[in-house]
Amino acid sequence: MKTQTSPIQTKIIDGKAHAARVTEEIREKVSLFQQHHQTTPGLAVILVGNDPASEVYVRNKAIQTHKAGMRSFMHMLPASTSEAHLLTLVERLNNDPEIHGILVQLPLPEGINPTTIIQGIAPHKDVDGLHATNAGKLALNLPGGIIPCTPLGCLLLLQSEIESMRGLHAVVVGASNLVGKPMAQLLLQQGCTVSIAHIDTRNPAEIAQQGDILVVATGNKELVRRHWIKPGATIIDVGITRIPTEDGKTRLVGDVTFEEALGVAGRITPVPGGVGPMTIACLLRNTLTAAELQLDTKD
Ligand SMILES: Nc1nc(=O)c2c([nH]1)NC[C@@H]1CN(c3ccc(C(=O)N[C@@H](CCC(=O)O)C(=O)O)cc3)C=[N+]21
Ligand SMILES: [Mg+2]
Repeated sequence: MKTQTSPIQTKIIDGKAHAARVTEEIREKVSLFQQHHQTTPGLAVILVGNDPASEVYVRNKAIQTHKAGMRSFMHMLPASTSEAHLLTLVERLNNDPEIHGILVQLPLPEGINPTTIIQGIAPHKDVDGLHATNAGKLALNLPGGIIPCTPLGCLLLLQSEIESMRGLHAVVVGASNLVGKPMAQLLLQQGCTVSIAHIDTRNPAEIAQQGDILVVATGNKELVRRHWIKPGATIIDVGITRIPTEDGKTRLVGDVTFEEALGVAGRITPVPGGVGPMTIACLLRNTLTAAELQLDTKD
């Protein structure tokens, strides 16, 4: 007798709705923070160069920051900006009491070493969580650190979908400092068995296929195909690539071939409307966290 496997009804995780809930939560906390400390949290965003996609993100960040009741300070610098000049701006913002969070939009133009700039941000203002102090606190599970926005957003989405991650096999595809590595640390803290597949991994599909949780952050559009997916897996798709369509317009796709995941995955985040909005919501959350940390450093 032939076994009949009925296709799974894949749940599409509504990142926009989750992000709206987080933003509302932050807005209320910001209001309380203002009442108690007579201070409004302020976020400085620095964009070097004029990449149109980056300009859209940065503007979107400013709008969301205002929505949460916080102040937003934009610094748009020309692509010709020198590393020394950028570092001077970062240092000025480090010492500015109105600024609680600093985000330097990546990637930076050639000729500016991103490590020099990121490690120049005061750790308690580093809302991207990329400073060695914050990365170290995450790895050691120490309090008082800031967790990178995208992995934090992915964690919140997973926590809202999965009661307990203890003992689950989580596979992270991509090992960047911004997403893959901190994501793996967070999943480890949740009690997952964690595998990281990366550019040199020999058979990434075989590794990915073991994941009860599959987080994909490679920037490689539609890398993950149907056979990479364990039936019933929860997929978090961090990738976002704009591709041209036949009618001369563009559309966004993730690192997962979405149509192929339907019917196999248990749940999946869409692109757009999945991880992206949560990243911005968590940036707001980190800005409030940073403002709270700065109160502690004053006492
Ligand atoms: N220092 C730094 N920190 C970052 O966190 C950072 C960065 N640099 N450089 C660029 C990437 C990219 N990124 C996104 C944030 C939100 C959406 C987002 O809101 N996406 C919408 C779609 C937006 C659209 O329509 O283009 C969505 O997925 O629904 C996307 C991408 C943060 N990044
Ligand atoms: Mg981020």
